[in-house]
Amino acid sequence: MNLLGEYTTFKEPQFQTKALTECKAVIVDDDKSSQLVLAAILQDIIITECSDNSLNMVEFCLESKPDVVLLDLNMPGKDGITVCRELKANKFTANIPVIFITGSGKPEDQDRCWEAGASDFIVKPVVASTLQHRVKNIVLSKLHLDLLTEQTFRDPLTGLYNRYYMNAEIPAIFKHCVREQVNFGVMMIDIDNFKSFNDTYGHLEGDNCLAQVASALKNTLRRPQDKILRYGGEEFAVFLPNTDREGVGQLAKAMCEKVESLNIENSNCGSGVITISLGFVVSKPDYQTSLAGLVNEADLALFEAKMAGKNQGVGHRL
Ligand SMILES: Nc1nc2c(ncn2[C@@H]2O[C@H](COP(=O)(O)OP(=O)(O)OP(=O)(O)O)[C@@H](O)[C@H]2O)c(=O)[nH]1
Repeated sequence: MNLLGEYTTFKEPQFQTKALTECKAVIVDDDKSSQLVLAAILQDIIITECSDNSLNMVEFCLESKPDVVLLDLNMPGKDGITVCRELKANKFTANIPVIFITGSGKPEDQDRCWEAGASDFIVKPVVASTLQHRVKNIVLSKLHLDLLTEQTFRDPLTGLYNRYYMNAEIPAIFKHCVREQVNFGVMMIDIDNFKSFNDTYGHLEGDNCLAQVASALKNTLRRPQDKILRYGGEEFAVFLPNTDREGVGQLAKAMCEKVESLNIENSNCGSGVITISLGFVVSKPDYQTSLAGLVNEADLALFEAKMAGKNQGVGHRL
């Protein structure tokens, strides 16, 4: 029976999910023969990787990036329940589905698995087609969820994160800076005279311009903890943890220069090319400082940059 032919993955132009055959199942079992049996059952539908060491499973999964973990319940070193709890407690491994595979059919063991965060539970002896179908269903659901999550948090035109991402992720990064008593920089960026660009060259060229500016801004950022997102229409927001005023100021200058050097013609404005205005604020925040307040302050600085003639950055300190 061709199990692959029965299912197709949902294809979406911007964020295409992987095919099932490109997905990976990690099999964690101290018994080598069990590993081999499970891997043989799954070999036609998914990539398999085996491990008999349950001790560092979070690190292993961060490295190996599986789409499902098949976990033995009783293992020396660290039992499956503990491993599953640890995977679910880590933000970067929490969404990997875990299927327990065990010789124990006891209801209390099954309850422990569900409580630890299991997606499914299979009792040995394993029925090959049941294992294949369960793995397939669970991995396809994960792929769809990954796709929806990606679409929820990303702007499809520019590929940048969006406001939902900002609301979901930035407060935690900000709180971390408050706790660590380090600087936090916020930038608000707006493309200059974009209405006239759209009016002159059309909306499609406008979209193309937005994507190029977004890419130039993103490429100016060097550190993975720096976050840029599309705040709205032709506005972008940048969040810079642990960056002092000098650093934020340098980035602001580099961003203005980089966008201007794209040399995107905008004949209806003084500069003749697309430019940006930028407002930023740098603060060593405490528990009284609000993230919304910083965004507001950066927005005020942006307004000043526009009033001062555009194509420049204006900084505030709080
Ligand atoms: N092509 C395109 N245009 C957009 C998009 N989102 C917003 N805009 C346009 O961006 C323009 C913003 O215009 P304004 O807010 O008047 O600002 P501006 O012309 O850039 O003027 P200043 O900010 O003063 O420099 C509007 O014409 C919007 O329609 C988009 O996704 N694609």
